[in-house]
Amino acid sequence: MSVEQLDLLAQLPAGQPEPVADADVLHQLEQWVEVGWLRALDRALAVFLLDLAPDSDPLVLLAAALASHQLGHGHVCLDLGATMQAPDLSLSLPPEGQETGRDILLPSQLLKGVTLDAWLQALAASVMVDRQPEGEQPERPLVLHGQQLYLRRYWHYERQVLAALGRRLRARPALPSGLPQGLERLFADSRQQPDWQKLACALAARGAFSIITGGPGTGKTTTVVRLLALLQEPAVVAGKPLRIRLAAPTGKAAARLTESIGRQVGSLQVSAAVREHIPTQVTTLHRLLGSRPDTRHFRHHAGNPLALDMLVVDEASMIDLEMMANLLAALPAHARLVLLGDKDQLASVEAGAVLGDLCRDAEAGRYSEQTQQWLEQVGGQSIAAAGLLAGDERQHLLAQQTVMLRHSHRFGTDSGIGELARKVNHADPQAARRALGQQCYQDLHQHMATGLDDPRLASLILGSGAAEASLPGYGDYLQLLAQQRPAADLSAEDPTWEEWAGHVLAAFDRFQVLCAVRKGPWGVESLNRHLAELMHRRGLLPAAQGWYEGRPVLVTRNDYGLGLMNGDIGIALMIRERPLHAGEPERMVLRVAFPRNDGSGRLRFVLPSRLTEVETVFAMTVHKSQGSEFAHAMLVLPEARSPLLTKELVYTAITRASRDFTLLETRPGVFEAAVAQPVRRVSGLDLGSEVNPRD
Ligand SMILES: Nc1ncnc2c1ncn2[C@@H]1O[C@H](COP(=O)(O)OP(=O)(O)OP(=O)(O)O)[C@@H](O)[C@H]1O
Repeated sequence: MSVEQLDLLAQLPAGQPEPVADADVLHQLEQWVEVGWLRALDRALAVFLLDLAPDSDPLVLLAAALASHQLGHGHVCLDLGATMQAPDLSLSLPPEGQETGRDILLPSQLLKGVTLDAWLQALAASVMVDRQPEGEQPERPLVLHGQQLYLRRYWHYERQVLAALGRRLRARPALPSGLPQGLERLFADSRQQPDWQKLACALAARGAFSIITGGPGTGKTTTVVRLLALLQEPAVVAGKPLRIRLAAPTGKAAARLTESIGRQVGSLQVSAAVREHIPTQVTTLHRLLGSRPDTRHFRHHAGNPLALDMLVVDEASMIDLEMMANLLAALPAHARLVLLGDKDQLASVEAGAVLGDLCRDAEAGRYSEQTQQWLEQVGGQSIAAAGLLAGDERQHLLAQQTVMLRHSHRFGTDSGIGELARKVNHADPQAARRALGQQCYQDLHQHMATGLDDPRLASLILGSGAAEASLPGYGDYLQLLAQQRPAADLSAEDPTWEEWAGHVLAAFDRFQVLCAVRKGPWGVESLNRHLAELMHRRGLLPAAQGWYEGRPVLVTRNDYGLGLMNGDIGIALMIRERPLHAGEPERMVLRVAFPRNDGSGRLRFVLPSRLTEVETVFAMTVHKSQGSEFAHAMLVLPEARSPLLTKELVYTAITRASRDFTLLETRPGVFEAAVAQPVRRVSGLDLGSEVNPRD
């Protein structure tokens, strides 16, 4: 301990917590791990650094553990400035639903007496920390850039993404021949002015990278199908059809897009030869890149790029930084990459809110004069009167290849869901509340629950209450399960078994309870238990624990052996199965039915004991619901306000509903506080300064 540190300690009034520089940081981290505030691996990083450099300043060890902790919360790095300003809030400690322990120091208490300068100086002086951009010391595990501390791997991902996007944005692939005519033909029925769908196609056609963002029903799929036709038509005529692939981050999102693309391609006004070369199968990003079990590495990378000329990725808000870096690395330089997604949705649970970061200028437009002229020339549309902010190529390079679709074709002015989503997106709690209360919106419902035993809660869940008679609930799939069950003596070969299971899955998919948090009485864990017990008590389920018929489960980890992807939903059903050995009789067994998600409409039946990474899914977190859509979605807000309750979370929940949305509250004011709180993700993915060199 230095003389200065001893002095500092002496100045502290008795009873004050020790400042971090003098506390045993590892012991403190251990305590946080014990109470579940930190992951063991966060502390392990500090231990690792201490092994490498036994003289390490405690502030360096603490920063390393906290940078690792922040990664677990979706932040690519630790922002030391923000941490010093509001330590507990920016570190989300104590975690959601947990009380402050009496003997547990809060980060704010631990950091008392530490200044930002002292912390930065300790880091800058450490042999474990590479100071960027002053010098590159690649053997050091931590990277300090300004006030942001990174684990080296994430620093690299960010640099890779910035460099790859910069290259792609500067590349100008050859324009497809007859572009203005092609656009005119495909958008002959255009009624919008300007027609952002048409302009999105034009911009995507001219670049090696583009983003099409928009809220639900703004026509992202419609646009991309026309874009594929626009690019494929001249390629087919030239006898060199493009190799096009479609992908999405999760199996569920891929299945949804497969369905909607298939519908749209069917109604496209193109020749059979062109149609034949427009794909409708959507794969997951993991499958596309060729994930290998037990490693973070993919089969496709810079040394073994994907064999394609164009890649479209839907639901791009779910792409995390690591996946984005891997994807860009595996993409051949000549290929076009188009990202589709809703920038206002929650970001991936993993570190990095890539789409949100990339879309910072999407709302404002920021098109340069050259881009505006080009759009007018090629797309025949002026955007001068669209009320956007002016931009220039040097400062807003990415904006030149970004289009925000601004008109919802699904949610018109009479749609409460559309109106509520807009108000929430504008962070206007009062207007959102007014929309919820307006009688004219038949698709919006709200209820303040008195407790878990509230009878209205039960009727909403089951969908059988008088007021909610027409609202889908879980009663529907359970009723279908029981009433349409094939006769027990029907042969296992009979397709009726699979048809029945398919109907049960489809009926379950029409309703979903969405939770904002995992812990606490209104968190996903407690609510799942409660709902299973409720349905068991009512005789709708044979049990409420373990494996029972009717149990819906969510896959929480990819399992390539079983062909199941994180996010897949299955339901346990008693079905008749062929015998394993000849001569034995067929038997009734409990199997979990999952959609195959390969566009075939078929199911796979899995032995429950083989499913190790699943959880019951009567309630699901809003995070997990991304990429899914339900006729009726019900958002349950907890009693306590929390930094996790943000407008992005509420918006994402609302936009999961295609027909009806119900807000279930448990305490007044929590909804308003959530809508007023935007999400805060720390990253250095600032394309303004990095992709667009100013010199
Ligand atoms: N320009 C248009 N004119 C008329 N209808 C349109 C237009 N664009 C899209 N639609 C219709 O609006 C609906 C939603 O379109 P689409 O599925 O393409 O939107 P999306 O943004 O992909 O939606 P999602 O939120 O599901 O991702 C579809 O029924 C589609 O036919």
